[in-house]
Amino acid sequence: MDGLLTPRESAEFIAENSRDVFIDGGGVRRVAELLLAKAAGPELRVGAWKALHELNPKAADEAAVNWVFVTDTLNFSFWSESDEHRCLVGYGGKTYSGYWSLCAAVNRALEEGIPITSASYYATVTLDEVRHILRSDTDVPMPLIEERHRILNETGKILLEKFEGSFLNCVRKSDKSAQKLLHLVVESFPSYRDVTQFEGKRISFYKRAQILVADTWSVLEGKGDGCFKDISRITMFADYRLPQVLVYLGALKYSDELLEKLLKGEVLSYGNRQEVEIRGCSLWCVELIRDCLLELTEKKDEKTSGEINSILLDYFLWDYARDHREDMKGIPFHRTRCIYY
Ligand SMILES: Nc1nc2c(c(CN[C@H]3C=C[C@H](O)[C@@H]3O)cn2[C@@H]2O[C@H](COP(=O)(O)O)[C@@H](O)[C@H]2O)c(=O)[nH]1
Repeated sequence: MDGLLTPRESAEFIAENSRDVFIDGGGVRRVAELLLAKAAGPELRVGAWKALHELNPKAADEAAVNWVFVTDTLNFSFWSESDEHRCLVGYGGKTYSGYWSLCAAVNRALEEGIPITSASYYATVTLDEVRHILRSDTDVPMPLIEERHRILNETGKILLEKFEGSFLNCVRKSDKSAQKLLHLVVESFPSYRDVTQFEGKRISFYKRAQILVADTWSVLEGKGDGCFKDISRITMFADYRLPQVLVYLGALKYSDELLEKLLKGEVLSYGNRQEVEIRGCSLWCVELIRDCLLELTEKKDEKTSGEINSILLDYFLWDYARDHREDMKGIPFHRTRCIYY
């Protein structure tokens, strides 16, 4: 097979050859118009990452960068068979599910004096200690606990060997280029290598590597070591929530056959053709929404709070999905159990 396509190239190629997932031009425009109304608001700006999410670090120091690194290293596969029966983590008087249950567990561990964000700790943390750190308040544990343990040990050892135990050193080797940091991460840390194949081509999504770069940009507030000159080349993050919200908003459509399969809760394996089409068309869909939104802001000379990029659109849509969980109940998300998203 020939060279590896970038996530954006992969997405365009998949969208052109997709059989069960389609982008709806009218839906793309409607989502762009929804976002246009928010263009000058508090959400579509880098500061929203801290302002809107109480579990995210407020600092912009080395400890905060290492919080982002360990959290994004474990940022995958929170979905459960039934929404009523899932892992929940209580922290600071609130109960968290899904991705936020991971953040709550990390913050809870730190408060218990467990140095979970230190590579020297998680490079040799035991499975029992990880089970304790990520423990659920229900009888449903966080999925893939054994994989999370293996990845913590593997990643911690590499961070110690190659970057003196701090992800900030990795950031500082990227010449303030988001693309260089992305490639340094996937070259250095195997669990971030979210690559597969489609129609004989090697394709990449790099979902966790891209969100790691984005969250590093966010925690550093786009300044200093986090002032990436090419941050706008990072695309949305191909997870299992964005496809669901894009279908809900009418920008993405599934064939009857695929929709029926998803409504039955059938599991799609990682790299399966339909799973790849869902992720690739979602990524391409957000790129088209961004292009349309930039056109609309120019036409209407709309004020924006700084450059709008695919990261900010992704964050907004992911938060939107969280806030509209009930309304979206009828739209299935695809079930793939893997360590990549
Ligand atoms: N595309 C995209 N996928 C994202 C995120 C995030 C967390 N980022 C937030 C945190 C700080 C920022 O302010 C962001 O708002 C998690 N995920 C993915 O979702 C899935 C979990 O979903 P649920 O089961 O509902 O919790 C899982 O695959 C996880 O990897 C995002 O932003 N974009």
